[in-house]
Amino acid sequence: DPSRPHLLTAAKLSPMLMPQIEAAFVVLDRLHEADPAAFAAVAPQIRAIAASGDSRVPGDLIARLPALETISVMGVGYDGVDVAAAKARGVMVTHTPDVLNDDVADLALGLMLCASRQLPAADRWVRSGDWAARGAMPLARKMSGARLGIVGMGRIGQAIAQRAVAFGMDIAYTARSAKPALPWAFVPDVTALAACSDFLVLITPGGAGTRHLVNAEVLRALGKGRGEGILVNVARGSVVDEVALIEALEGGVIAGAALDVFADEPNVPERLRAMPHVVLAPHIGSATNATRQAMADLAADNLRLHFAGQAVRTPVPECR
Ligand SMILES: O=C(O)C(=O)[C@@H](O)[C@H](O)[C@H](O)CO
Repeated sequence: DPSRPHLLTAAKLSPMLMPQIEAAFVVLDRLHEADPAAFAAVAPQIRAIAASGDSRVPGDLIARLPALETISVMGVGYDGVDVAAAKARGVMVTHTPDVLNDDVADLALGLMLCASRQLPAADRWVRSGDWAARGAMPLARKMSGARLGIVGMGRIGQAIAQRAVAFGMDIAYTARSAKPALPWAFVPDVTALAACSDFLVLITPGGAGTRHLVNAEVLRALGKGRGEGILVNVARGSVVDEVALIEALEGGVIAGAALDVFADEPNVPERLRAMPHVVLAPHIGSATNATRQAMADLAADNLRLHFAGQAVRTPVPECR
């Protein structure tokens, strides 16, 4: 059907999104990787790209698509997309914010509880028979009433803070700028925030601007010289210097960590996997049926509206 635009997928996309785009587009599923020659032949006709939050859409790919009009990301993060190159070509980039705030914030609180109360280890303590054989588990750390430092105070950061209020936590945050309308203390830099926090939760965008924002110095501040502090990352692996984190954990500089994202997903360093007190999750921040369906519907909506000549629902901030 000549009226259906050609769309390239930049990654293996959700089964909740694929049928929606297959119904409206000629879908070229990762053709640029699968068959470069066939891709070169059809490239001049490609008008759209569909991507996930952690897939790559570099400038040189955009440059090879003269008819490209829009890039729809199924994810709130879009650090894999060269937005500057897209904008320079007048290509609209959209993402799927808001619909996943609750799930990512719920997971952040869950990871804080898992790390402080050692829930995965507790589960293992029972399953292994240690409870019967060795008695009670070592005591853990209290979370309620503790000091929470949030790095990134966007929609999800605020959802995390609202949940932490219910735990009676003392909340402070750092971000590119203070948000005077919020009732929580703004701390200008991440090292100072780490120094006054028991839990440091990362929820910033990825990309060059936040690369290795959490480094050995920040981890030392979080540890306070007493092996204190728990790091929680639900942002992007790139935000943390992962080697420095591993060394801080192995050296007892900080008390623990709970991680949903990593530097080279899905490859998680053996040294991290070898530490039983560290909580690990496979990038499941938004991984619920309800939320992924909402993300897929929004990503498909943005494409449909663009090709209907109407305003897209959720352009990335740079394309507003
Ligand atoms: O929204 C994001 O930025 C995410 O990281 C997750 O919600 C997605 O799971 C991931 O992008 C895969 O689509």
